[in-house]
Amino acid sequence: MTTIVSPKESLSCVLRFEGVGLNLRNKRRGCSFVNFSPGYSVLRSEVVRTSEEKVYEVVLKQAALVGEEKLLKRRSLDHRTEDAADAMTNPNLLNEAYDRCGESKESKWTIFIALMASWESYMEALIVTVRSSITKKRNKLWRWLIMNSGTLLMTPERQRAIWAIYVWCRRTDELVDGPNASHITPMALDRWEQRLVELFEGRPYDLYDAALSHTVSKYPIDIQPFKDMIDGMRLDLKKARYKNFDELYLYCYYVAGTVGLMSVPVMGIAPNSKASAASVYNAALALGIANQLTNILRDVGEDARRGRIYLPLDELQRAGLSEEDIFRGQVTEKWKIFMKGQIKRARMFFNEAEKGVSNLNAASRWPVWASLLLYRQILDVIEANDYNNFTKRAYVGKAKKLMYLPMAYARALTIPS
Ligand SMILES: CC(C)=CCC/C(C)=C/CC/C(C)=C/CC/C(C)=C/[C@@H]1[C@@H](COP(=O)(O)OP(=O)(O)O)[C@]1(C)CC/C=C(\C)CC/C=C(\C)CCC=C(C)C
Repeated sequence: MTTIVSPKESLSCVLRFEGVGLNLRNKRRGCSFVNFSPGYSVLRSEVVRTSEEKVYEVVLKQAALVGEEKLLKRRSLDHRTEDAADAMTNPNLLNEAYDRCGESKESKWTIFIALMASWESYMEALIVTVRSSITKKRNKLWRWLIMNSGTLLMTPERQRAIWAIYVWCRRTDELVDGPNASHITPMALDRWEQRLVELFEGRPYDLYDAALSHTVSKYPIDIQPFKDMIDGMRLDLKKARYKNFDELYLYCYYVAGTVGLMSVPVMGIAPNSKASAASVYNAALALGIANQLTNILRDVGEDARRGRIYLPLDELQRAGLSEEDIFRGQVTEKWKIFMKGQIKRARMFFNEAEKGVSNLNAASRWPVWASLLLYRQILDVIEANDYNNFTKRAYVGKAKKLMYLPMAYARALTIPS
């Protein structure tokens, strides 16, 4: 076993169990650490910086912005579309910009938004959900949950800020995963990044950008996680294999951990929380990573059919599996053992995330708990499907999802530790 010491504030350290291929994040207790040097790890006397450490620097930078309200005020006379420029000065247009972000939700979920508006209508929602789950095929309830009931209790300002972030993330993701993905070049991503820089400087390109431009001027949100998400899309254009978990971790940070870092400044940290901002951001990062790892495990078959494998190749190899095994898609004993290890790791990230939720502002906890509990369920379903994630999509039924809402609500009442 090799021990790597990371400079985390929590004094956590990463244990790499080479035989199992798992990275376990434990408290210092129990770690026989080799050396300690801020920002670096020492692995067999050779200095290496793990992805986790690089990402943690971003976490610390974001956490340091909490309470700093001076990021704002990036204005310029230059503009791209008249509407977008006007939105920066005209409150009506700005409202329209935010409304447009809100409208981008999938219409099939709107019924739930209305029904979930109060506890009294909960049972009604349940009945409609059960009924519709019988008649409709695959759904994206979780997205609805995050984006609708998810923001139900937040102040309208925070809700719309989350919407603006969501829409930017979705548009970014669609560049490489949407209908025009085959036409996307690295240059297009460069232009998208340039547009991002400009919206952070108060020069939005369109109304969606105007909403985000306003959001980033109101909350202590840094541009780095947004740039990093675009880097994740760049990676997706050129990379279809991940040598080890370190590479995969970085990818997960880019495409999902960043979402956590973007959201916390809007959700806010509870005023009575004793936790450091860094630990809350770290939990947010962990939730993004956990969600993405879960997403990957759910979509193994689907990704393989696109020629992609988002699994650590070295761990596959140690489990006696090859790329061909993934493309063949047969659930063997080796596959089950491999999957058990992957699921265990994803759950560890969920556990890490749990530590931070009760330190968020009270109004933001319910949606976050809900998304955590629901997304984590997918892992249970993969197990229930006897690890067949090649041809069976792990799917959490709507009724079950709705039943988790009160549980999430109860957890949201927990006071910050
Ligand atoms: C209330 C709440 C949870 C708010 C977050 C809302 C938000 C801004 C979401 C953006 C999601 C998005 C569109 C990301 C783009 C990249 C992407 C697609 C990532 C994958 C999501 C899965 O989406 P889906 O199931 O639709 O997948 P397919 O497109 O079908 O493949 C991801 C797996 C990432 C999702 C990651 C998060 C939502 C981060 C959650 C973390 C927080 C909100 C921080 C919480 C704070 C603490 C302290 C724990």
